[in-house]
Amino acid sequence: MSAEAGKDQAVVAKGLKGIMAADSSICLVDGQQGKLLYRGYNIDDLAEKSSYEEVAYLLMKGELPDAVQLDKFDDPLSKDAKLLPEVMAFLKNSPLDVPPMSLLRSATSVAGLYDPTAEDNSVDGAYSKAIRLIAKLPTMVAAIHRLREGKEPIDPVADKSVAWNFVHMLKGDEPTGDEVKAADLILILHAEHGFNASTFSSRVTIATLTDFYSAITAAIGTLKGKLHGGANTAVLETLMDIGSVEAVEPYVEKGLAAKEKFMGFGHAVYQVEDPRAKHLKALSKRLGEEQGNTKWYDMSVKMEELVTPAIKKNCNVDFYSASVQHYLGIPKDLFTCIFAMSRIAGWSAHVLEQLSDNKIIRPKAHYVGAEERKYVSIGER
Ligand SMILES: CC(=O)SCCNC(=O)CCNC(=O)[C@H](O)C(C)(C)COP(=O)(O)OP(=O)(O)OC[C@H]1O[C@@H](n2cnc3c(N)ncnc32)[C@H](O)[C@@H]1OP(=O)(O)O
Ligand SMILES: O=C([O-])CC(=O)C(=O)O
Repeated sequence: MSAEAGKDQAVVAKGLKGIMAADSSICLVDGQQGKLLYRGYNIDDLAEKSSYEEVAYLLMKGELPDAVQLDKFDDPLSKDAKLLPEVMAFLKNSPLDVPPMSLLRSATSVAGLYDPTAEDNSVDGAYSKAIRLIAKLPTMVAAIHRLREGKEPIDPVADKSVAWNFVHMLKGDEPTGDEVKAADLILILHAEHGFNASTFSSRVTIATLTDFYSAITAAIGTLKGKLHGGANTAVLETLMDIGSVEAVEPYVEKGLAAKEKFMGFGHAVYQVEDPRAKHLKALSKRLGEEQGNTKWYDMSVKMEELVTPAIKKNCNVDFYSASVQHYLGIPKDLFTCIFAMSRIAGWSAHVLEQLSDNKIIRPKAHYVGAEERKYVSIGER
């Protein structure tokens, strides 16, 4: 028997939980202290003081940019944001009653078909493609939204920020300063998180030396699941099912009795509060108060008060991002696409890091199947 098939005394780390799979200098997720650093910078400082463009630069290049460097970096982010006609035509000809994440995944893959440099796997080649996709994903997400609403997609405007352009392309109106600030905060908070499932997926994919678009397509497909990025949509579905603050307690009691999973709670790494959650909680409160409708925030707070002590799990980034995005008028099944158009910065940084010191990623299965047995031909079975 081969080593893989052998019944050796293996210790299996189910889900690879706790296993360190590679060195990485992009992000520290400290699960005990509830601390998150992008390239050494605390998420609290970045959330308060930086912009998504600065964060994307930091993740990809390792240092915060100065004003000149940022200007140079920003330029293609608005100029490359327009979709190729072929990609727009693909979206216009696609069924629109499918999950928007499936459309985003497929449109990303189609973009690769029309990129003549798609197969250039040098670190520089991957960097250029990363910039193009960071620029284009928000345009794809906004186009998906508008097409589903029966409206014509809107082109990005040069020299505007990713957040400004996204809100503009989504809604069609001149965005307010508060809308842009809220969108920018969401983008900063979701941009990177170590070896989470989708990032790991992108690294496994690129490590075979396939193309950049394959790695990002794999990552988008992985983020879509409701145990990962898809949880934000599932949280709003839960809140809508519950319907009122008064109905939260009986809903939670029923869920606890049935041992159901509460979406937006628990985390593979954090044993304490997810450091991103408080920023989204504060934004949810502010948006609710500004709109004179704190129902979604109040329901979320009530749920957190009841669920966390009962299951001993804190809420994660997806929990308050649901009410925030709902207050911003974003339909619930678009939430995960917005996560993806932010996380593309983190995925890109990881793809570049993987390519710069590559090793194929190939863990071993602990074989628990049948012993070797004799083949019996079909007529004798
Ligand atoms: C951006 C992100 O991806 S953040 C995570 C988003 N996902 C969610 O919010 C979905 C709900 N949460 C979960 O499913 C999990 O907590 C995960 C997937 C995030 C982490 O999973 P794990 O690393 O296996 O967590 P952990 O080891 O703490 O789980 C152990 C047990 O705690 C319980 N548990 C964990 N989370 C929850 C929850 N949200 N509700 C109820 N029970 C839970 C379960 O019994 C779980 O065992 P099981 O997975 O076999 O059912
Ligand atoms: O790290 C994880 O497992 C999930 C997560 O919070 C993220 O990807 O932002």
